[in-house]
Amino acid sequence: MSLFEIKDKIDSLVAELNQHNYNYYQLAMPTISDFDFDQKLKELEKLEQQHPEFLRKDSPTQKVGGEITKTFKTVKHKWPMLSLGNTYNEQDLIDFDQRVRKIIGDDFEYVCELKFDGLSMSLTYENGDLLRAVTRGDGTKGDDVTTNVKTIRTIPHKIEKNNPLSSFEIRGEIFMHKAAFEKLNQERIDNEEAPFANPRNFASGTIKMQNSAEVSRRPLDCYLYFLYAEHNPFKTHWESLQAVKSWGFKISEESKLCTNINQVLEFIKVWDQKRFGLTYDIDGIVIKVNSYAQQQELGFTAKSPRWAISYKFKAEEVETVLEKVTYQVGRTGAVTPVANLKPVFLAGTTVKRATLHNANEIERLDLYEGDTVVVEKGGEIIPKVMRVNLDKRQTGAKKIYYINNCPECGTELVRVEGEAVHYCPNDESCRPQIIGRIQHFISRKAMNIDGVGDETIETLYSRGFIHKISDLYQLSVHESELKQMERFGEKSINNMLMGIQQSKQMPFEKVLFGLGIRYVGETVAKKLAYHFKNIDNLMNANFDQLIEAEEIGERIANSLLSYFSDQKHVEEIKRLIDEGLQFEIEEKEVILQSEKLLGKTFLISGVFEGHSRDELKTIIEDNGGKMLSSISSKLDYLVAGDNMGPSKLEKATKLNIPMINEQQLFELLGQ
Ligand SMILES: NC(=O)c1ccc[n+]([C@@H]2O[C@H](COP(=O)([O-])OP(=O)(O)OC[C@H]3O[C@@H](n4cnc5c(N)ncnc54)[C@H](O)[C@@H]3O)[C@@H](O)[C@H]2O)c1
Ligand SMILES: [Zn+2]
Repeated sequence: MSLFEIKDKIDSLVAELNQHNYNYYQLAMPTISDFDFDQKLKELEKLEQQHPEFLRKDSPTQKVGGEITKTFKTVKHKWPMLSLGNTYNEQDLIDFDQRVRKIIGDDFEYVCELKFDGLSMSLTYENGDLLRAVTRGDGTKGDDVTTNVKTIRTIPHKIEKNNPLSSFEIRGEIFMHKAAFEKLNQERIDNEEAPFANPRNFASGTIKMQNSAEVSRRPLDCYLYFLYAEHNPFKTHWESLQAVKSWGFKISEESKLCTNINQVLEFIKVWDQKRFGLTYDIDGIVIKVNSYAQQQELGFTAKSPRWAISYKFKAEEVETVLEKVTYQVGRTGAVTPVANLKPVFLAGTTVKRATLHNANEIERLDLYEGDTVVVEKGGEIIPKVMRVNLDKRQTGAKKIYYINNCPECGTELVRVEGEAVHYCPNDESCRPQIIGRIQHFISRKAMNIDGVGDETIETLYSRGFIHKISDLYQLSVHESELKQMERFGEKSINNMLMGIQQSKQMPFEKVLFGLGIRYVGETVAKKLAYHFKNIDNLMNANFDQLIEAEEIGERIANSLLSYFSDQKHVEEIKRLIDEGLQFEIEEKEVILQSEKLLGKTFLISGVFEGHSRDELKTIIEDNGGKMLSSISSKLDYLVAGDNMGPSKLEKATKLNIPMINEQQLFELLGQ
């Protein structure tokens, strides 16, 4: 390579890797495997070493990968939060051991730990209280995510036992167990939201959410693995781990003290197999020199400690042939491309299909017909096409483009600006949309109608009995015709009609979810029902009123507005109302629990640790208090949580309105 070429190569690697860092840390949606990322990073490192004159300040070799965001308060780390050097092979570990020996001699120990695949978190405690939780960020500064972290049950808010330190920082990894991930991800898929590729991405996406109530719905866990203090009373890492355990922190029971590199290699070998039996993902093993004094002797590079290294397990991937790309039309009209693959065995199962997500992904992969592709199981769960093996591309093969028209009904597809997904706008007569909508309506999580299954819906549609949800409630008119049909026994028809009849009792929130409005998932439907009480209020709400409701952001509000602006939808709702379905929440007869707040007015703003805003509202009303919807001189108390809007704060201060927190509200109630 000429010098020009080398400089170009360095520039392009820097740009490419910085983009991957952004995808990985900010968007939690990586588009390349860790292994490939690390290979490219090593290539860049090598070029920079040979040509330090081309080293750039913004090179990913010079800084820790993450970034800070503007949505949280930025906090400077007292001790920088670094990355770890990593390797995928044993020889590098033996070399690491040699380097360590050269500096500190032969008398030392290693601690081997599992490398939890989550995101690192710094927790600061003062006088036993959890003061703040901060992400790694860019290594120097991070995001203050205390409110979110406080929802994690395994992180103590208060240390009461045996703690000799008035102030300390403890670091660990926040992660999500595989079972919780699968359940929540399935919910996203059911709601036609983009699923997360693996638990790590789900955990890091969750910690950066603005809404702590939603965070608390997503169970996260945490293992601690570093203690920092001004005057650390412990001599070794191992000793400090045992101590923090006795203070009530969760540490991994799998860590092991080793006296030589062979024991380390043995530990790795064992866990390369055993890892599949864990309830959470690990992506490798971390090896740390045990003694603090020896750690100090070894010191740091710009990016990582010299006294530690991580051995990473390679994600399982395999090559296979792309047979064709097909397209699935979902109930909301979202058109998802699917890679149909020559069946291949990967990480315990046979893989035949992999999602290609959307048009951008097809573009990124640059797929050609008959390509040989590399498939990886991210977090051992959803297979993903990582890249094409260009060496095996057939000459004359045609490039694959995302389609322009609906594969089912031929309508031209549309794409909302700024969104990745294409939709078929023909919601009235596109077969999979109609069937999908009715199937969604009867599904277990929505109306849970007994006696009707997905296949029945398809048959009823094909026979012309149903075309829209409300037709279900007219089915009894065709009872005798239905009973003539093959495969439908009299008993099953009776069961079906009875199930449909009974569904009229299902609560408003289920009906609302069942309608299948885009982005209105189970939880959102519940919040909307609770907030607006009935369909009229919801249909008449404008944008500002919609986003007032808990958890309702711009995207959902716009989707609701566009849904209700369609006359067809309004008419269908009318028909369902006429059939007797529930379109308002059952107002419980108000029996006050106490009159402690009688005559007092309240407004709630911000996010709270222990309760959602709606829960606090119920508590206030149950005790005789009245809710106001804006700040005025009539307001007695502003119940203020975290992240309260600055304009509210300013207004309340100006009017001299007393502000109370969650705890003080309960004090008013004498609790
Ligand atoms: N695929 C992509 O697009 C992409 C992009 C950027 C980074 N990455 C991956 O991320 C890696 C860089 O991430 P990184 O800087 O977080 O480094 P890393 O994941 O290789 O290692 C450092 C991290 O390990 C974690 N960790 C887990 N268990 C630990 C334990 N017992 N002790 C100490 N630390 C523990 C900590 O969070 C620590 O910050 C890269 O090597 C690459 O594989 C991938
Ligand atoms: Zn269509």
